[in-house]
Order: sequence, then C-alpha cells, then structure tokens
Amino acid sequence: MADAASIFIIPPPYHHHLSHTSNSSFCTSIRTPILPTQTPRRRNHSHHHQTLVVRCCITTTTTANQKKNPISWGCDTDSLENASALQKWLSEAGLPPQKMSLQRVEVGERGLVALKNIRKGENLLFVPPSLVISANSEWSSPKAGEVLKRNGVPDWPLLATYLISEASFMKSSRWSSYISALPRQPYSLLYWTRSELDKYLVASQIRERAIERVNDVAGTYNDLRLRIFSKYPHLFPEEVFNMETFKWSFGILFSRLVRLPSMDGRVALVPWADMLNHSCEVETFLDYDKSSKGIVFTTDRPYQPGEQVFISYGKKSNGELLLSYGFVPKEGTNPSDSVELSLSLNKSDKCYKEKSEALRKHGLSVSQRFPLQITGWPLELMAYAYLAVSPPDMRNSFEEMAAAASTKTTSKKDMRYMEIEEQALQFILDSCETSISNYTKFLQGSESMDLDVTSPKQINRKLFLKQLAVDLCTSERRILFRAQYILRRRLRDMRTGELKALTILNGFRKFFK
Ligand SMILES: C[S@@+](CC[C@H](N)C(=O)[O-])C[C@H]1O[C@@H](n2cnc3c(N)ncnc32)[C@H](O)[C@@H]1O
Repeated sequence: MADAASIFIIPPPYHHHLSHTSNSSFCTSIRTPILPTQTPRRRNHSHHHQTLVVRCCITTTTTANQKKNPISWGCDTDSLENASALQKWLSEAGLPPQKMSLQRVEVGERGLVALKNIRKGENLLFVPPSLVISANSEWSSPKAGEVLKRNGVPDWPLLATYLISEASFMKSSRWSSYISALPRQPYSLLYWTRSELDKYLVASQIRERAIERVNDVAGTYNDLRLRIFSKYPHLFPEEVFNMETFKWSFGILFSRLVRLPSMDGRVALVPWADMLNHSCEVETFLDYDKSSKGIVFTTDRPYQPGEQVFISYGKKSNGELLLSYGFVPKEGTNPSDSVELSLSLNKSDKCYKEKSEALRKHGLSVSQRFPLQITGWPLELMAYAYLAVSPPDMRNSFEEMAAAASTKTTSKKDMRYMEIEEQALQFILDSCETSISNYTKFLQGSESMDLDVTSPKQINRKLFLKQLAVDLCTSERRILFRAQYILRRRLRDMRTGELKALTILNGFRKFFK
C-alpha cells in the first residue's frame, strides 16, 4: 500500500523514519457517515444549471427519515454486506475469473480466500486498468475534475475529493458497487478522538504522528475549501465536501491506496486487490504487470483452498500499521517493527544556541524522533547523541554532527568521537529508560483504566482501542528493553575496559616511581 508521506498540499512535518488480531464484534459506527436525503446528485455537465438534489451530512444520530430508507457510504466490514454485489459488478466490468473469493476471515474481518490450490510464484488478480481509480479517472462531474486539475491539486487530495464526489452520485457513479463495499468507517487513527489519542497513546510517539496526520488532513481540506470549493459552491457544496467526508475519504486512502512501482510510483485505488489483508510473513506486493496489462501480485508461498491469501503493505512498524490501517500485528511477528525514540538537546547546555542552529540548518529540530529496531539503531541517532553531549571545545564538529544526524545527508561515514562515546551512549540509554518508564506506567495503569463511557454502546469501541494501544505499547517497549540491554552491556564493557586501562597505567606509574 502507498506511503502517506507525500499527500499534502501543505507539506507534512519532517518525519525521521525508515520506512492483533481483529475484533469482529467491535462496533465501528460511532460516527457514521449518513446521507439524510437519498436522492443522488444528478449528472449535469453544465455546471451553471446544475441542481444539487442531495443534502449530505454526517451525523451521530439517526433521524426517522434515515431509518426508513438508510443509505450511507460504504458498509460495516464485519458483515459481508455488499460483497456479492461487488464481485458481480467486477466480473461484469472485466475482472477475469479469480482463484480467490471475498469471505469473512479471522484476520482482517473480510479478506480474499483461496478457492483452489495456489502455487508459490503464481501471478494472481489481473485487475485491468479500466477498473483502477487513479488521478486520471473520469469524473461523474467532469467540471469538478477540470477545476481541480486546473488548480494543480496533487494526487492524494484529488483522489480524496474524487471519492467523495463519486460517492455522492451514488448509483449513477460507475464506482457505486465499489464504494458501497468500502468500510463506512475505515480503521485508522484518524477516527480516534483527541482525548482517545492522549489517553491510550500517551507513552507512544505514534500519538504525535496521529495528531500531525489529523491536522494535515484538516489543513488540506481547509486549503481546498479556501482555494477552490468556496469559489465553486455549485460544484463542491459544503453539505457534501466537508471535514467529515474528507476524514472518511482520507481514511480510505490511508488504508487502501496502492503505489504502483511499474507505473512510475503512481498511486491508485484497486478494487478487489484492496480486499487483501496484510501479513508480516510475506513480502509480495501489488504492481502493474506490463505483459498481462493488469494489477497483479506474485505469491511467495503456496495456499490451500480455504486459506486466506495475504500481501505485504510494506516494511512498516506496528505503530505505522496502527496509524494507517488500524491494526497491530501479534507481538514479535513483525521483523520491520520499530519504536520512535525522542531525543532532545538539554536546554541548559552552554552551546544550546549553536547546536540548535546547526540542527536547523540540516532540517532538524531541538527535539527529534529516531527509529529503534530490535536489531539496532541508525547512524543518525548516534550522530544526534554526539551533538547533544559534545562539550564547547568540540564546537568545530557541531556542523558535521548535525549533518550526519539528518536523513537528507546521503554520504555518511560511520563517524565516531571516542572521547564522548560513553556520554553519547549514556544519553541514549537515559532517553530509553525515560521512555520505558512511560510505557510501564501506561501498561500498568491500563489494567484498571476508567474507560470513560457514557453509554453501553461505547464500551466495545473503548475496549477495542485500549487493546490496540496495549498491543502497540507492549511491542514498542520490547524494542526499548532490547536497546537498554545492549546499551548497558556496551557501557559496562567500556567502563571495565577503562578500569583495566587505568589499573595498568597506575601499575606503570608505580613502576617508574
Ligand atoms: C486494504 S484493506 C483490506 C480489506 C479489509 N479487510 C476490508 O474488509 O475492507 C486494509 C484494512 O484491512 C484490515 N487489515 C488488513 N490486514 C490486517 C491484519 N493483518 N490484521 C487485522 N486487520 C487487517 C485493516 O482494517 C485495514 O485497515
């Protein structure tokens, strides 16, 4: 699935990063998009005379009118509602016969399950380009598409707007069966409230990433509204194009958009292929196959009939999977797992100003997050630690250290400053230990945590979010424990080594005396 780093009109803040189980009884519909009036927007290519017959808003309550004739975007993913309509439409629209079918599954609620024996190395899917939603797709409201393109709107916000526009056309959009089978409320941290993020992710740096993302989505929507929607209200009425509908469409993009390497990294929604769930045990990914002219993936393991077929959403940490897809893999199963460690310059440092200036020059700030993996940490983190602990007489090296701490600096040598190596390692260890104690406090407190619910309906949701947070924090703390162990051992070896050297030196001194 696509990486979300480059979606925004407003550039996202710099991220310094490399790269469960589902609960089917969980009620997802706490803030459900509902269309109160059920008449679709009419196709009308002359925008001057376009009559908007739909009034769309997102509510948390259901009116009598909606109860009578409920129409909403998407469906509940814990049911197979709309799945057969999707499969029927896909095969009529040109999807060749498949070796998999859409079923209820244990991992991921709905997923694709093998109908026949599938060999390792087989190509599956073959979704033709005509069934792919990309920035070039035709709009049911061509004028709306023209306006966005004329204004140079990038792919992600363009696709988010496209999805809302097509959803509002309901049955008269060619994507109606696809949109009806999309989740009504995508699982992603976009749907956690600020107080849920603060409460459940208090120990994890993912909380900040989620807040940044929520703000980026809001900023992107506001930017579109100011620059474009407010100038063409007949094409982009606020009842349809609003913050809630954008949250939904971005939630869909974060969890389903695919980057296709063979199409110059173009991003696309690929109906059917986006029903495949992620496994950390496979490495295969979706791509365009020039010879068969379709979106395919090549299996990297065999499957028997009845087994769920998986792809990889990329080498992502558990936190990143929670952020975009709303799930956390079982502890210890994700080889790409990492935790972000936050390092900060000490405000009382005599060279605080010079150091922060050097960092700023290289796009870094006085407080910076770095990924730790079970196998180690990046050179950038070590460089930042050297800078943080270096004394004033090393000011000539500040610039070099800051450059090495930036991921933007490509040529990197494994620089070492032996004279401050011990302090740098101790500095990282201290940060690890602060972080570990925050995780431990959260995990211990989570057992007796007040769920803060006002209605019984909310209990399932809160329990589900809490479990996701506990799973994430357990896996992140595990990596920190490993780093703590390695750092302590290194420091101990250094100190005993120094002690030995000192004893020998003293021996020499005595000898000369
Ligand atoms: C591309 S969609 C896959 C199809 C999805 N299961 C559905 O029913 O629409 C991605 C979503 O599937 C679910 N998912 C994918 N892999 C999962 C996994 N290993 N464990 C739990 N949920 C998973 C998450 O809800 C994620 O947001």
